[in-house]
Amino acid sequence: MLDIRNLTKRFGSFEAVTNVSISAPDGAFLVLLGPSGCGKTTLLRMLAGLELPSAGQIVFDGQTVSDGDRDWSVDPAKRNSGLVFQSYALWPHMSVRGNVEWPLKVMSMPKADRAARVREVLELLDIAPLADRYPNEISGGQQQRVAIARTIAPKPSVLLFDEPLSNLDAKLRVEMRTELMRLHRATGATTVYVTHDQIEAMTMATHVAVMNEGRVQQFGPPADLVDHPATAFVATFVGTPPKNVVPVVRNGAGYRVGGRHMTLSAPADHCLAMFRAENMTLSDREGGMTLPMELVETTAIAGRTMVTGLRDGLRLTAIVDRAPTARIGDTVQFRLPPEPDSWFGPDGERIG
Ligand SMILES: Nc1ncnc2c1ncn2[C@@H]1O[C@H](COP(=O)(O)OP(=O)(O)OP(=O)(O)O)[C@@H](O)[C@H]1O
Repeated sequence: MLDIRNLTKRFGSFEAVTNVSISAPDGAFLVLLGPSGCGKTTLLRMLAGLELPSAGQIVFDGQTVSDGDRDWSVDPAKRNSGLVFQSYALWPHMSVRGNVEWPLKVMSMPKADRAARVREVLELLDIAPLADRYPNEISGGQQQRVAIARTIAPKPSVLLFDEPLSNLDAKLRVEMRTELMRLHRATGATTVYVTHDQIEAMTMATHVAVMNEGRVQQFGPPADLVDHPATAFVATFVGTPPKNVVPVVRNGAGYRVGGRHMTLSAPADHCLAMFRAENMTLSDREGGMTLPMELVETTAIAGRTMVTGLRDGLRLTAIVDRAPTARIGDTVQFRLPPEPDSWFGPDGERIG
């Protein structure tokens, strides 16, 4: 069990992580997902013991490993966790075998056991034929495999990954994603994985914590975040495509929506309406629930077409059966369904 309790991290007067509480069961694949600067790396560094919390506790398997309230933390090397960075940081003067063996030497594992364990992890990561090469003699993707092999060799009970795939090309990223999931099943280690890539999060995670400005916006299984986003931020950050969120403001007897007067029944004078892309349509005629938008993107997906329009900073995406005949730059009418899928307050919290 990984328990994060009321964790806060301040750098001077700036709060990078604010009162985060998360619990993940043994063997979970927990993804910390959020935009740049939201505090996910700081949270991961606290889990690794590289950063002392300002307040709150981190508990691995019932044992407190960091306590910000008591200014106390277990040394990074002694907390049974392993960290894989975005940069591989392999020892250049050591062979692949030497790199993977190094942490086992540090923990004084007997020589014969070391050799057996190195062989096992090299095979697990499919890099056994590279054992005698040096880091500058292998590709970036292979270096990342070596870095992962080196981290899992001592069998840490918690594995920590900081955007480990961000230096790889798109095809290799997808392959490594599958590999990491296989590795997770093979080792059973509780894994915490930081990324800003929501597709990566949604495909790999058993649990996702969506973060924004130092706070956890929502924590749960990926499907819950897509089906029941707790905040407008989560609605616009996860899912393919993300949901449409449109400001709605009272205007006489009706409401102003995307610069148009509409008759809706909104729960408050100022709120945000969420519409799923699959419930939006395109219309030949203006009027009712339509909004004129500049056509900015069309993409074929799985036999349907994803159409994106932009107007005065409002971006709408619809998934439709037939591709529009209009061209990029033309005005097209996006039709909203009569009722939104959800309502959020002006603060972004769900109200319906
Ligand atoms: N040592 C530090 N001193 C001062 N501020 C810091 C320090 N480390 C991080 N911060 C600030 O804390 C905030 C969160 O940083 P963090 O690296 O955790 O974000 P992130 O979500 O991982 O972003 P990215 O995806 O860009 O790495 C940022 O505003 C950052 O500038």
